[in-house]
Formats: sequence, structure tokens, C-alpha cells
Amino acid sequence: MALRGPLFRLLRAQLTNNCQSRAHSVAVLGAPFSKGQKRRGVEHGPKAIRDAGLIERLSTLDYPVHDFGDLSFQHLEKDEPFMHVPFPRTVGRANKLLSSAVSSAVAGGHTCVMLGGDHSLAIGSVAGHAQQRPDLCLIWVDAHADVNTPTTSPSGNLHGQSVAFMLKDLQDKMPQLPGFSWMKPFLAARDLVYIGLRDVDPGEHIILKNLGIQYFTMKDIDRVGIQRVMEETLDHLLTRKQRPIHLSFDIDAFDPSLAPATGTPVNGGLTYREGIYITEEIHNTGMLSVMDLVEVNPVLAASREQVESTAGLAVDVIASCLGQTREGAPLPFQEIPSAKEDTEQLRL
Ligand SMILES: NC(=[NH2+])NCCC[C@H](N)C(=O)O
Repeated sequence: MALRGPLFRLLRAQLTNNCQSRAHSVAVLGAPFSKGQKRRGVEHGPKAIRDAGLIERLSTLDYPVHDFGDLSFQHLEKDEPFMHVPFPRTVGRANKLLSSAVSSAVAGGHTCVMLGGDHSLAIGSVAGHAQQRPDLCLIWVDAHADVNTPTTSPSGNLHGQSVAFMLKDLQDKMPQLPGFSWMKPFLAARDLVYIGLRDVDPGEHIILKNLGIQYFTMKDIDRVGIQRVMEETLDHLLTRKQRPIHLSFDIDAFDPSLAPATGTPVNGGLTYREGIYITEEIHNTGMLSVMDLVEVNPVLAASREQVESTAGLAVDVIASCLGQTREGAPLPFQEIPSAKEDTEQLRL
């Protein structure tokens, strides 16, 4: 019988407090890439997130931050669509490059932060992570399930298919796409949890149900609350063993009123606190190993303020994953200095 419930959670909290694998150093990797979908502009995501103060914010936390800059993706002249999937070779090649970069960052002992770019980049990011840590589990925070196959996809866009490339359970449903011969599916359906879903295509729904994938829609969050959703997520993924977490965070998981600068916004998304609660809980496990922050598209914003609020939100998400809290760190008990001592101290 699997251990569950409050006792288990207490045990897990104690275990993770003892052997917390808090970040020793953080590697930031930019992936300015947009060919996983048809709207241009998402390739400027890494710059917008850095301009919103990412590196400065991370340097206030207590470990070294290495900004490895942006990967450079070459344009492929000859890239015919495959079925109705545009740019398969370009997306395949970009992800191969990204997977090596993420793999090296993890091998180098860093907690890796990948800045997208569109969500097709998760293929390379999670694959590279899995090369080093085959026991990883995946938390996908998104309005969309991104688990279409080239056959079920209504748009053909690869940013709506990333998870299908990873899942071992879908292997016999995936055609061999040009550009992807470098990778094999590596993830079991039970090692994945979705949070925030509210725009799932019919084919995706069948896949989620048939494979028994654990997912929490916005309606589930309405019903049971984000605290219970996170408890169940972490129970599901970490009950049997402590293992590395890959967090793939699409900014469109948030409500479009908070994150307007994105390519496929869907109303009724996460509030600010719900999103940050997810990242705080993931940080508290001590097991975050790689994270993606994708789909910030500054070109689609209606104003400069919209770019800044969307990119600023991305910075908050990343900083919170890495332990920043606005509530102050827990301290040992101390007396509150009396008014008299206070004034004396001030005079000194
Ligand atoms: N990462 C994203 N923004 N994905 C949007 C996917 C939209 C739609 N389900 C599709 O497959 O085309």
C-alpha cells in the first residue's frame, strides 16, 4: 500500500528538510526560438525576461548564478512540412542542441533555468535533463496539455505536441518525424502531472484518459483549492522516492489579465497566488532540478506595460521556484526589542 495522508506528508517534509538538495548554483539558459508555432515574437522571450530583472533578482538569493546567454538556432532553408506539421527539421534540430546544453548544465551540478521560446522547447529541455537524471518526474503547468500527436493535432504546431514526444506509452502512435531521430521517448505516463488545464483538444482528452495521466484542470483548482492540488501532485510523484523534478511552466497557465503577452491565451487561468503557491511548494520539496519558463511573447502585447507585467510575472515565478519568498525566512524565536532599547540603539 502506498503511504499517503498527513503522516506521510510530515515524514516527507522531515526527509526533505534533512537532505534538501537546495540549489548550489543556478544556470540560466536562453532559447530564443519560435518555430514550434506560427506567431513570431516568442523568440524575444529570453530578452524580455532578462530585461525584467531576472539575473539581478536571482543574485539576491544565496547561491551563484551563471547566465550562459542565449543558444543560437540556425535557420534551415529547406524545411518542408511533414503531414501538416510546419518546420519539423528546424524544431528537431533546435531541441537537439538544447538537450545537450541542458544535459551539460545538469552534469555540471547546476539547477537549470531554461527561458523560452515556445513550448516545443520542452522536448529538448526534458530530454537533456533525462539523459542525466532518468528517474526525473515532470510537472507541467499550462492552460494546454500539449500532448497532441501529429495525427490528432488540430493546428499541426509542435508546441502543442511536446509531451507526446516524451511519453513511452505513446510510442506506437507517433510517426517518425524528420529532425527527431536523435531522441527516443523516455517518460512514463505515471511520472507526469498537469496543473492548470482549461483548453484540451478532443484527441488530447482521449490520450489523458487512456494513459491514466494525473491532471488538475482549473475547475479542479476551483473545487478543491490549490493547496490540495499540490499535496496530491507531490504525493503522486514523490511517494515512492525522492527524485528530481522538472517543472515546465507555460506563462499562459496564468489568467490573461496577468499574462497578456502570450500566443495562445485562455480565459479563466491561475491567479497570482495560485501560480506562486505551486512554485513555493515545488521549492519546498528541495528536488527542483530543471525548469522551463516559456511562451512569453513581447510582440503580442498591446502596450509596454503588458510586456513588463508578463515578463515581471515570469521573473516572480522563477525566483519563487528558487526560494524567494516575500514573507521573510523563518527565524529562531527572539524577543521583540522594547521601545526603550529601540531608541537607545538608534542613538548609538
Ligand atoms: N504551448 C502552447 N501554448 N500550446 C498551445 C496548443 C494549442 C492547441 N492545443 C494545439 O495543439 O495547437
